[in-house]
Amino acid sequence: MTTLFDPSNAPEDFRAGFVSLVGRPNAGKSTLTNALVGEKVAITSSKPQTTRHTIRGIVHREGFQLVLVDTPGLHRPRTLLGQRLNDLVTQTLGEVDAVGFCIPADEKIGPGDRYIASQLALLNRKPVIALVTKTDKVKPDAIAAQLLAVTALGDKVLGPENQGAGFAAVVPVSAVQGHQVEDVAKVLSERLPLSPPLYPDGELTDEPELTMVAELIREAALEGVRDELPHSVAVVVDEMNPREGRPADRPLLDIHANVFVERDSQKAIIIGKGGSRLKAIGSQARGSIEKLLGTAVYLDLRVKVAKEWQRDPKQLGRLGF
Ligand SMILES: Nc1nc2c(ncn2[C@@H]2O[C@H](COP(=O)(O)OP(=O)(O)OP(=O)(O)O)[C@@H](O)[C@H]2O)c(=O)[nH]1
Repeated sequence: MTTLFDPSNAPEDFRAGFVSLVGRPNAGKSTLTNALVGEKVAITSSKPQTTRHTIRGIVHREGFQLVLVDTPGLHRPRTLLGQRLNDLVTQTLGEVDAVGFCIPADEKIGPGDRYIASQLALLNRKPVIALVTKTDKVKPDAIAAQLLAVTALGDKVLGPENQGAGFAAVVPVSAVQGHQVEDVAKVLSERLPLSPPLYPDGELTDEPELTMVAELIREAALEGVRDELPHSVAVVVDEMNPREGRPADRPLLDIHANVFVERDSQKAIIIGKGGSRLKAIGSQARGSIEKLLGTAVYLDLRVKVAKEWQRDPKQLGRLGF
């Protein structure tokens, strides 16, 4: 059995919160996210404060938990739509605890970087940590020069003129070589509030999500037939895995679940004429799961008869009752 998530066990000095990595296209945000999160792909739960953001990954460490939230690219707006999008971005950024601003070590600071910095300056002194990425691509003296240039950018754009104090820190990192990745995590974590973890740790994440996903499918299956099938429907999620080979910004979650009923007649009700009802259940459940998890979902539903499962304690246990 997995242990249930119990945030009250966390030490008093534990820190947890939300961080967004920003930077112009190609700055290394995704690569750094993956390096920070490791193999684990985050599956998010229905925390009310996060439902508006897509969670890219959760960084679990001994004394802190960083929840990396997605922000659509910050671009220099050329159109009104661009401006609206940017307003959305600044709104999202307004809600995170800290921002990691990625600037590549191997490219000169450009108008794109300056524009993003100017947007960050509007965030009311939110801590912004500059991350000088891809340090493996240049020689040490070039890294040093870029650190100075980035610091100067922070002092100028986020400095006293804008009631700020520059970047909260400037950290060089190579996500590809895994160099200083932990320093990035640590420096970001220092800007998070004292808080117990917001999500269960790694392997343990599945339990609450599986239960919630099963419940959403059960809800959809009972829609309209609640009176006919009062307590005869149970749902078990067999598998829930991110599909491999998907682009990082378009993840897809494969979910395989079984809908158990007691009798063949009930199975027929669930499936409906020519499978029409099962199709409707699937699409309704998929919609609510996608909303809950903030990611696209492929849902595979099977209907099975588990004869008299309500009376069989072994079956009941297997079905999670
Ligand atoms: N050598 C090296 N290359 C890196 C590093 N980090 C990222 N890259 C490369 O830089 C390119 C862009 O990296 P991404 O992580 O996709 O950048 P991004 O900021 O997420 O890009 P967008 O999705 O366009 O905003 C890719 O080809 C990466 O392989 C690094 O630490 N070292």
